[in-house]
Amino acid sequence: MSISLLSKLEKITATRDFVAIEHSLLRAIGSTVHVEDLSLWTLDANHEVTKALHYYRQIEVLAGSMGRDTEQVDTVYANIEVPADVRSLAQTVVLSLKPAARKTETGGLQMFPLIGSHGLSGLISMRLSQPMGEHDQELINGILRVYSNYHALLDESQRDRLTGLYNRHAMDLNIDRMWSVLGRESTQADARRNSVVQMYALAVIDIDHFKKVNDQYGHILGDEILLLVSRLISSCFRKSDPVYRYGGEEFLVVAGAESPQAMHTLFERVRSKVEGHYFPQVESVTVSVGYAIIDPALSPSENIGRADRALYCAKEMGRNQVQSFSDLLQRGLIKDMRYGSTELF
Ligand SMILES: Nc1nc2c(ncn2[C@@H]2O[C@H](COP(=O)(O)OP(=O)(O)OP(=O)(O)O)[C@@H](O)[C@H]2O)c(=O)[nH]1
Repeated sequence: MSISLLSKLEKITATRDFVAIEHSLLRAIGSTVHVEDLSLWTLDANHEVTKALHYYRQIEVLAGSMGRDTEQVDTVYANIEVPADVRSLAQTVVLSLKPAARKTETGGLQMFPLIGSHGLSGLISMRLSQPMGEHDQELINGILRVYSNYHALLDESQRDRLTGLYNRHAMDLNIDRMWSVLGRESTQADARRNSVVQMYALAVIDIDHFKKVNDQYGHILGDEILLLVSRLISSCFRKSDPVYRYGGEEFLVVAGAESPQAMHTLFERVRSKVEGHYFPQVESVTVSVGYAIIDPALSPSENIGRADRALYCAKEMGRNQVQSFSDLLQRGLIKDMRYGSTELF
């Protein structure tokens, strides 16, 4: 294996951030084969494109010097345009889970499946002026295998063993990038679903009186209840709105909605879904939800603090309810600590 390939693989495995390893993957492939156009399409469980990364490479020729190689990766989260030939070849790759190629007017389109820890997670497409040789194909397959294995390891380290949800460590790693995306996306059309996501909220969801469940029925049943509640919560959100296990019996989610009313309805659905579920032995379990519409100008921890205060109020007001930070503020039940006031709850 050449030193340069080793160094590309080293870059892929040197990072702990999923988007950063996708960037390294594109850079590794882009500099291995001469491509005119290289993209990574992230797919959800329904094979809809949820994110696109486009790689560009240019040789800048500066007067009186050697050419300078520049690389760039652009990430697109909304209004993603997928060319018709890419869409059509994708159908073949999604079905066969094998690389496929097609001739185009300008040369060829080559596509590889990207296998993540839970099966197909995306596609790599590239336009070439001439068909790709076997050697290059093998090289790319090798890089993709290293990527898949590393992705699986990374995913495992960021998941909670009991519930399979992302853990707090994953949230700490992802939250800064999530913030920069929220700042950009908060008023953009969410073209994928033909809906307009106007706002995002951060919610903290906590099981009520969970200590009693453990004390009365034991930790093993407690664990089972935790698992069931985590599944019920996850089932209320889209795949793109991951739920994190934030603490022992506490979950955190960042979700988008069209209006404050739609947001409240979303969290109310979580509460009522748990309330309406029949749990073994315990029979009934409830959750309290505190949420705050995200203000990207505030830090992630300030926003989490707001949702936490709303949760605290939900618990104080009798549990099994949903409270929103802004609503509580309006009703004068809490005061905004940023202006030096004290909270009532
Ligand atoms: N079985 C089980 N219990 C857990 C786990 N993590 C945390 N817990 C328990 O969750 C309980 C949380 O108790 P508290 O923080 O007092 O809250 P609570 O009893 O749910 O009461 P409220 O939140 O005020 O409604 C503790 O008894 C923890 O031991 C876990 O992984 N498995």
